[in-house]
Amino acid sequence: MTTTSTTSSAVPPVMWTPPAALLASSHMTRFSAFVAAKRHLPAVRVPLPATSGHTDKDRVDAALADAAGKAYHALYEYSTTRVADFWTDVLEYTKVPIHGSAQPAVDEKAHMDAFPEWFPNARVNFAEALLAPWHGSNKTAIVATTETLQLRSLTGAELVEQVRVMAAAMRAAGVGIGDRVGGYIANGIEAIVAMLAASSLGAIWSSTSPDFGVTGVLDRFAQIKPKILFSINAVYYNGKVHDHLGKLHDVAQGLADCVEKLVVIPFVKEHPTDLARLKVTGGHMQVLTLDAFLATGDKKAPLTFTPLPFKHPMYILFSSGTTGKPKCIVHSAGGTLLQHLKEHVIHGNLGPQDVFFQYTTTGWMMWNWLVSALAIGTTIVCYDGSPFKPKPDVLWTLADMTGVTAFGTSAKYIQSLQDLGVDVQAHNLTKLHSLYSTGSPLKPESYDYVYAKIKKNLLLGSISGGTDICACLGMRIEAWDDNGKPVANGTAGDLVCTKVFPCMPVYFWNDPDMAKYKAAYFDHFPHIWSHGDFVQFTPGTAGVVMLGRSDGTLNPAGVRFGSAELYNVLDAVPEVADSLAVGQKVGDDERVCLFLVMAEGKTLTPAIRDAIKAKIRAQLSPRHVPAVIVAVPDIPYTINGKKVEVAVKRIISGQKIVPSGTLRNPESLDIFYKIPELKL
Ligand SMILES: CC(=O)CC(=O)O
Repeated sequence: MTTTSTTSSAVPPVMWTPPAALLASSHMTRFSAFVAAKRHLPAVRVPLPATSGHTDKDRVDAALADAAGKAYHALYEYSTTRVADFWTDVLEYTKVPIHGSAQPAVDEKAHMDAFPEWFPNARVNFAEALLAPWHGSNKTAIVATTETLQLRSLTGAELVEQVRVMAAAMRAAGVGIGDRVGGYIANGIEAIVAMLAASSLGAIWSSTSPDFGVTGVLDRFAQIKPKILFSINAVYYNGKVHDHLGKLHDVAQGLADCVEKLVVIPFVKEHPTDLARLKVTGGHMQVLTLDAFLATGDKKAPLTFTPLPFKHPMYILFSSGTTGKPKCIVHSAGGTLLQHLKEHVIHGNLGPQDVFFQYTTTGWMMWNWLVSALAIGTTIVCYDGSPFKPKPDVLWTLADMTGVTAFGTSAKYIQSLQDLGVDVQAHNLTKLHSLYSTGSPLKPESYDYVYAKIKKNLLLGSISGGTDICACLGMRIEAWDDNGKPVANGTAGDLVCTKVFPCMPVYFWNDPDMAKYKAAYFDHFPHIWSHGDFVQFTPGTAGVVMLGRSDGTLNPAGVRFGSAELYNVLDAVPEVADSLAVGQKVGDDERVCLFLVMAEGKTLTPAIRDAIKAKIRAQLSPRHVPAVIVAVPDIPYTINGKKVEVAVKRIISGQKIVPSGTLRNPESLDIFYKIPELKL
């Protein structure tokens, strides 16, 4: 991805070119050769540099880079026009362990909203695929830690054994195909073991993170009714131990009609796991510690994997709707697996030699993404806690301790590192080859920061996709205008996907006629997946600039643009600590309102207001200049770190909203009801 402003049509600079040896050996090059040979398509073959004598530092020359780029685009064209063939190739190349036949792949001519079935003759078990590289292996499969930086690790063989014991206990508890197993759980080893055990039996896993409040958890889990709920006694966050049993009691009470076993993990050893605090009224819930639960299974039972249709549900994720109840998005085992392996192997070039760290909680789809790397024998690293405690560079210390080769995080984290002036180069990042950023668009200055202050020779991937697809967006994507026509590169439009893809959700929970599903993605353009993002393709590179959510798009006097453009300008204003831009309805038109959290010790003076307007006018256009600029004490965010634009937009347009449990700071919304400058 490249990042430029909507108003710029200049080809952005190349930030990184792979060393010749990497280009020669990469999975992308090997996959292109595989497709070229199998499909008789020489144009997709990425040319091989002469590698003998090359060191890792040697860059490919311009002619070779150009030829490689052309082959890559030919491969992209193939992958997004002949989707059935392409995904069959991915299945074969990444060696997804299926039972049965990979033919047919899919009816690629069917409308997307007819939901054609992928690989109807293949059977798969998600846990079987993730554990395949680890049977009898002494290599480290998982490293997990917290702010204490005490590492816990499991070898592959230990992981398989723990899943066996857990699956036996779940089987004894009556868990079977289609049952839901929930986790209100920290990002540690137990969450992965429970997910894999549930999956081995054909059950569906769904998790939320411990920082969710009671309402947020009940809004989710009361809809899907888990049979077993895994949770913890406490967490470490921001240098302190936080008791979890109080919230857990209220959650358990709210789920007393469905949860049969509440299993509590003593995640923080020095904190009491007092089960008496979890007594609920009504229902038949048994509350027990993890050890007691594990003891209920048949000790000798082998680990078996129930083969299931490719489309069998594996995960339920929740839309981060900021108003109303979250939608329960059901993702298939086969679709998720195939998509993740495409991303990890072909795009990410990960394999058994890699150590992959992703900063995430169990409540974000990046957790699901991280865990899938087990299927290719990659060691994964889990961290639960603040990314800045005990020290602002804690994640880089962890990267050193574990030899991380691919480091995933959020754009906001990178921005905060820069703001805090953390010296990442003091760390030994010799093995690090990739840095992924997501959650929100990565700002142009952050690209410069990463290459200047983290590492020069590094693939920096600003990746985008999300909960709706539990993956990233390497598909047939286009930017469309309101009339359903593709816009020219350099012009902003709605992000659509025009061809079926394997990780489309299989359905929404409690949505028997698919009405909610269709309303979420197919209401905007007939038969075409509308992703809800506002984007612009960059002329000359086919890179994509993410401009914000479509429903948060600004549209004054009929000119549409994304809030991210304003944020990029404001980030360079030292008096401003944070900002939020939304449109306010004024008759048939809309005016842009900009809310600022001022930096410490600064107030919003008329001079600062005028300077900001002048900067926006000069860097973007007069149309981008906000009609209203006011200071607010706080900007609302979701627990996953996304700015909450839509709820604010609704409030300032006169609606009363009920904040969902997804908000990290719901009280920050109150002020937006009573800002005098917004009265019309
Ligand atoms: C890959 C992503 O898009 C992650 C997210 O921001 O939800």
